[in-house]
Amino acid sequence: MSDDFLSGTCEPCRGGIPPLTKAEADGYLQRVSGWELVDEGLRIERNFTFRNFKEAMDFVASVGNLAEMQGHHPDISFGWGWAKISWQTKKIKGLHENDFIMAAKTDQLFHS
Ligand SMILES: C[C@H](O)[C@H](O)[C@H]1CNC2=NC(N)=NC(=O)C2=N1
Repeated sequence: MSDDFLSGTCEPCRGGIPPLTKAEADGYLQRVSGWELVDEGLRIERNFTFRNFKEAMDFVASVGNLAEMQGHHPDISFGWGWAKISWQTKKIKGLHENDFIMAAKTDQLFHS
């Protein structure tokens, strides 16, 4: 379940630690449904669909506001009826628990 990620806070990651291994990331992935590992396990992505352009744009804005509040920022692409959110911790060029916390919080925004 993503509940434990949801209650987590996104602690600043200033680098100097190794990213999650592929095996660790696979384990964390079980706790956020709909997300997939891409870039050889260096990032996670999820595609979201909407009824129109504005709903996609509003979702992107809400994820952007969350990112500013948490100090952790996704790569985002979107268009009419869709948005793709991609999380990675750039400081360590890979995945950190923070990315999974943000994935869980992204899902919560989608469902709200
Ligand atoms: C100290 C502060 O947490 C860092 O500068 C943050 C800001 N937002 C960030 N966002 C992402 N996606 N990766 C980072 O490594 C990152 N670093």
